[in-house]
Amino acid sequence: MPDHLLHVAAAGFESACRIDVLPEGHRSRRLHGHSFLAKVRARLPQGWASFPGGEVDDLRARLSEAIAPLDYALLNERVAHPTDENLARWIRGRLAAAGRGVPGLEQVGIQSTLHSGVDLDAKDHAHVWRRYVFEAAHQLTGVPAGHKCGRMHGHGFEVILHADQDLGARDLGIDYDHLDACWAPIHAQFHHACLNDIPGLENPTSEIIGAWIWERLKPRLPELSWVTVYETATCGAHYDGRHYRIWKELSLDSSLRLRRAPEGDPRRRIHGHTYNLRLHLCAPLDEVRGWTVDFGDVKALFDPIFRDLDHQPLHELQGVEDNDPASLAKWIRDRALPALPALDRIDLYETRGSGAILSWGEEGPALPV
Ligand SMILES: Nc1nc2c(c(=O)[nH]1)N=C([C@H](O)[C@H](O)COP(=O)(O)OP(=O)(O)OP(=O)(O)O)CN2
Repeated sequence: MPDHLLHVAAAGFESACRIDVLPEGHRSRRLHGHSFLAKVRARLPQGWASFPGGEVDDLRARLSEAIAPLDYALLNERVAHPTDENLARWIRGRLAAAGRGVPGLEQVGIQSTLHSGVDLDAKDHAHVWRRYVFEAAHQLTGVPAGHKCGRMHGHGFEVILHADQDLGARDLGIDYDHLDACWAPIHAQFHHACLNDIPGLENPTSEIIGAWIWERLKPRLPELSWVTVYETATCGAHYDGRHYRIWKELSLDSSLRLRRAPEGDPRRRIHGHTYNLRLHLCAPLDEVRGWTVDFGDVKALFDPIFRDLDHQPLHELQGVEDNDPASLAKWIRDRALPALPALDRIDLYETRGSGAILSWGEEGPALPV
């Protein structure tokens, strides 16, 4: 599949709102507030940014301009019914507005809390997601002898339910409360349990947990598009009824310079970021192990490349066009693919939610930032 390169940016705003399209008595009809995060994904044409390598900063600047009227405002004075869906629509309208419009907009999202949000795509599909937490024990029964996950241990697991729905002109997609109601019986079974004791979860890898949840929820929730299981804060699996995808996240502390920034621009100086790198892999399930690729193997196989990047001056790295996230993601892809042939997507964020996504397979769901 050809490369699909997206530039992504995020920016926050603090606002109050009342959601009066919800049923009488719903808590969100009352005046309340959120620290919202707006997110944009765009396929930017070459030459769009003020200089090569400046795409992420320019995109974030446009997003910040677009959301400025929402910050410290009562949203109902700006957007008729400020649901997450309508906020995303409103921001998309401002981003696309004639003149200085952002080209190639693929998705505009709103994260209204750390646990819920909506991503609106170019075809007006609302990708509604909601995150749940459960505390449980498990032991993997198909791992090689001596593997740490073969011992009984536990996690603060997290699950994200993703629903995809053609929104049309509606103010609301799938209601978060409906997702909560679908999740509640599973939470009752999983929370404070040993997952191995649950029928069908005798070998509860993240992949198998995701598929188990999918089988039970899909009949009740036809819009369900993916189930995501976070096993730890840095790794997990997605399932959509057909594909297993996993990711492993790593943090890189590195310096850079944007050599093509204009004269006098501080980004020409050596500076730095704590990058968040997510490696995504898609592979069939290994029926013996119960997983696709071991998260630990992904980390170990990537380690030589990690060592070239972490606590390193990226501006001295050979073969990187610019030090921007898109150039770095391509550099990483070229080096990592021989060791990780199932790798099909790299997310590289230089700050929270801002960076590049390079994929060359099916993309999988968006994760909260
Ligand atoms: N593809 C899968 N790989 C692994 C699974 C799994 O379900 N699917 N599960 C495990 C273990 O149960 C384990 O608890 C995860 O551990 P680990 O890979 O070490 O993840 P960490 O986040 O703890 O790793 P760091 O070393 O802190 O980065 C193993 N693999």
